[in-house]
Amino acid sequence: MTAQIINGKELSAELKQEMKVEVEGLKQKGLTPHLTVVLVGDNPASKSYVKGKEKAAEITGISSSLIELPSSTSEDELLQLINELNDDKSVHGILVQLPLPDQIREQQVIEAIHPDKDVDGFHPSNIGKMMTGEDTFLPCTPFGIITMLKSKAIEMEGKHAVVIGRSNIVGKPVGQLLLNENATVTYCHSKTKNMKEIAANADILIAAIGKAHAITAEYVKEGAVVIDVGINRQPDGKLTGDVDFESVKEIASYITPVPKGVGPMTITMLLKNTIKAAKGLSGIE
Ligand SMILES: NC(=O)C1=CN([C@@H]2O[C@H](COP(=O)(O)OP(=O)(O)OC[C@H]3O[C@@H](n4cnc5c(N)ncnc54)[C@H](OP(=O)(O)O)[C@@H]3O)[C@@H](O)[C@H]2O)C=CC1
Ligand SMILES: Nc1nc(=O)c2c([nH]1)NC[C@@H]1CN(c3ccc(C(=O)N[C@@H](CCC(=O)O)C(=O)O)cc3)C=[N+]21
Repeated sequence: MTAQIINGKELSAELKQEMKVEVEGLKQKGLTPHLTVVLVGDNPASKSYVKGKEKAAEITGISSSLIELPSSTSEDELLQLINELNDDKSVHGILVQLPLPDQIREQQVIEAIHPDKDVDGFHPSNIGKMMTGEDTFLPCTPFGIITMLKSKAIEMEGKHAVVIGRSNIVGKPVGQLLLNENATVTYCHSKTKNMKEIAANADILIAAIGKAHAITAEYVKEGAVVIDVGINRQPDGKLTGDVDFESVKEIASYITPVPKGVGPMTITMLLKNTIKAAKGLSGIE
């Protein structure tokens, strides 16, 4: 079998066109969704993602602003800024780019963002709502993955989904969303024993580890759906995923590439959440 590729870049382009129409409608009612991105320090990868977010916002007509702070910024200074953005009626979504410099505790910052402006879906109150299945901001990468699966009408109910990785921003929430879709979910992580056997039993395999080409064909069952979340910068400057695309595409039924896979969908879901925040805060539909 040669896998069908789920192209996240193309799907994102379609979704952005739909959002553009919705944003035009909101603008006519006097509402322009606004996203504020906060970038602390000068991590080159972060800078490149932030650029991607600004470009995508522009395409949909969402307005965005970037606040850049030096890497020496203290936690108090950042918390003060977040308080101001929480109170600023013209700001609907707040995103603080992670990772943050060592002197700033990430969890303090995440919890300072008002849950109604938390377009990343990282605030504990929104995570709690996701777990109980209430309407809330879903974390962008997991939300993007579920949207990709649904775009191909891939059945999740009753399927064995194996998630490799358990970070708060990707692994844990993607497993929760798959559970909400009635999949049977297994998590693997660095302490997991016989990961190969577990992975090779998956109908849907999600790789979110951060290790280039770690998931080879031996980890994949014939006909499985393989979602590659990894973004690894190679010495030659190219991006590659956690999945060994060339060998795995021969046995999977569906596979996502890197680049042009989950990455663009993450940004698109961020814009979707920004529109949701703007509507929620303004009461305009
Ligand atoms: N496409 C996108 O939009 C996004 C892509 N990413 C990319 O996804 C990848 C994962 O990101 P993130 O979740 O933030 O990363 P983290 O480093 O926070 O988490 C990695 C997870 O993988 C587990 N792990 C590491 N090595 C192994 C191994 N050899 N076998 C099994 N499990 C392992 C870790 O286990 P343990 O918990 O035991 O340490 C941990 O749970 C990265 O490449 C990142 O760049 C991230 C966000 C968005
Ligand atoms: N608060 C916060 N929210 C995040 O959502 C967040 C974050 N911090 N920190 C870092 C990770 C990573 N992340 C990506 C976004 C887009 C691409 C993306 O668009 N990738 C393109 C390639 C881009 C390129 O060429 O550099 C692709 O895969 O095709 C990748 C990764 C969001 N993250």
